[in-house]
Amino acid sequence: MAPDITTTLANNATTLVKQASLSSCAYVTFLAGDGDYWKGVVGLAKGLRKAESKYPLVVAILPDVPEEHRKILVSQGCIVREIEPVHPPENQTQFAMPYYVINYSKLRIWEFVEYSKMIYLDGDIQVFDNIDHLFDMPDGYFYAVMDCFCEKTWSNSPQYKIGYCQQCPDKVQWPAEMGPKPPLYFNAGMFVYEPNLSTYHDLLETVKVTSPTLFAEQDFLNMFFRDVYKPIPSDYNLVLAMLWRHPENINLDKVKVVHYCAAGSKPWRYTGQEENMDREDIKMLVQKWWDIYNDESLDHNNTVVASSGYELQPILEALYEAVVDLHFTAPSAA
Ligand SMILES: O=c1ccn([C@@H]2O[C@H](COP(=O)(O)OP(=O)(O)O)[C@@H](O)[C@H]2O)c(=O)[nH]1
Ligand SMILES: OC[C@H]1O[C@H](O[C@@H]2[C@@H](O)[C@H](O)[C@@H](O)[C@H](O)[C@@H]2O)[C@H](O)[C@@H](O)[C@H]1O
Ligand SMILES: [Mn+2]
Repeated sequence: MAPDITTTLANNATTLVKQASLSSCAYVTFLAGDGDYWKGVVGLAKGLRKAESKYPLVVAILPDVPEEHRKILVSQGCIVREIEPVHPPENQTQFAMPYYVINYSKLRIWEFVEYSKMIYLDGDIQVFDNIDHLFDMPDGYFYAVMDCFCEKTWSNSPQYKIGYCQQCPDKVQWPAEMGPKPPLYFNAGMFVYEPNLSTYHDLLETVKVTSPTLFAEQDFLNMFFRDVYKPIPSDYNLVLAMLWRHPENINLDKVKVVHYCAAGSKPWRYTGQEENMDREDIKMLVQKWWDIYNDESLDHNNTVVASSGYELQPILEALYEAVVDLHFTAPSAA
């Protein structure tokens, strides 16, 4: 028999108070449009639950995300936060992918200062092992995994044109006549950062005067955090192309986080037709994603809303906000 509403409210309130007390940390992802990326976010929410993460998943959504998708995310225990888009300055740049222009809106997550540290994860990422320990890394740095320049998406870049990749810097040396070797460059699908209003302000002001380039906000973030960027192992963001471009750098048994960013690899759209998509390791990783997505035992436990008819979520959100306010405004104990 489903627990009565008071018990459920008490249980959920306890969870929320725990989350609020832990709430200085959270995971955050980004959702835009009325397409099918919401499936990626649901998969991510369930994957974090399966990995027994202690922290909530915040979803920064653009206004164009339909109510139906928002409800699904809330039913999966996500904390949904609507953000305004961030547009780059008018430009003639051809982004590597036209839709990259919406990715500048990711910058709004620096405004989430009720959290002292967050881990950003793209919606096309899955967390297969607990990575909560990344929140314990020293403050003051920007942690992310180094990207690879070998895919066709990089074909308009100087690195690609000369066959240079930071994943194998000795294979093709960076020619002196092309100036200094580029600084280490991270993939912006996953990073550990500290929300901060003055950083947020600087980011938005700098975007206004920075001409967009091939990889949109990823290039911008690499430029902005160049002096505090600290690489972390590929185990924390396996950019799939590494499997065929730099297999010597990857040990799949150690990989904790998989980033389905190669063309044709989004699990919820997977057909196996695109280049490299018929590889056994790709099929295995796509299946692993579906196993979590389809696992009903990983669904969030507030399904009681449907059966009881109570609008539990608004009560819990109000309670959560109250506890967070308390946590941040109560005079510290003498
Ligand atoms: O139509 C879209 C396109 C992108 N995204 C979000 O923006 C992120 C970055 O885009 P994507 O992962 O497709 O870029 P990639 O890593 O494949 O270059 C996605 O993971 C989603 O979180 C979205 O919500 N809707
Ligand atoms: O807006 C620019 C995007 O740039 C990055 O994606 C790229 C990058 O990973 C390349 O190395 C791959 O070749 C390519 O397929 C992939 O799309 C980020 O993952 C994404 O979150 C977002 O910042
Ligand atoms: Mn991605």
